[in-house]
Amino acid sequence: MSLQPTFRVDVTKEQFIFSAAHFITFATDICERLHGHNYGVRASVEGPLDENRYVVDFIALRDAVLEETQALDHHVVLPRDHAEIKITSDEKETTATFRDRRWIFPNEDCVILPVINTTAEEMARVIAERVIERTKDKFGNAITWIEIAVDENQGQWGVCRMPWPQV
Ligand SMILES: Nc1nc2c(c(=O)[nH]1)N=C([C@H](O)[C@H](O)COP(=O)(O)OP(=O)(O)OP(=O)(O)O)CN2
Repeated sequence: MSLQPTFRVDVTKEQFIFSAAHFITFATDICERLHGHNYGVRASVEGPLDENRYVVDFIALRDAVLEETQALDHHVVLPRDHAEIKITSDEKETTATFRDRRWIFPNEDCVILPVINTTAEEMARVIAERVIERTKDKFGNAITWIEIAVDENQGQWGVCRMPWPQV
């Protein structure tokens, strides 16, 4: 049996670092105080080599990730799908509540993500889905998977690896 090599590109750039505020719940009853992180991101894509002998162009992957990290930079990141953190917005402000606690932010300071909890893992999933949307036409069907890793605190990574959609 001949062993075939596999190929992957990894892109992690200082430019990907984004500063965002969030709070999560854990152990059912504990809701963190609002706090911030300088999040880091690494993006990896695996697949065969193309005619350039690339898996994908680093630059195209970098630019797609950067669109997503810049959209989060200097925002409060809130969960859309949490059972107890309720998010409502009017024309000016976004209000988050958890039981008897309440946080009010200007709308333009908030990004509401389709997640249950704004953990590094969930943020990695959302970035992965959005990078796929941005690049799937360009990268084509040969890619096998994408992995996005989000670093919350200099070495605490949440990682989401997902199969590349075949269309
Ligand atoms: N698997 C995961 N575990 C934890 C996550 C996560 O996203 N995925 N997130 C948290 C909290 O957000 C927590 O705030 C992590 O922040 P950190 O600053 O690292 O926590 P500390 O309070 O210990 O930080 P100091 O370095 O002491 O300031 C927890 N777990």
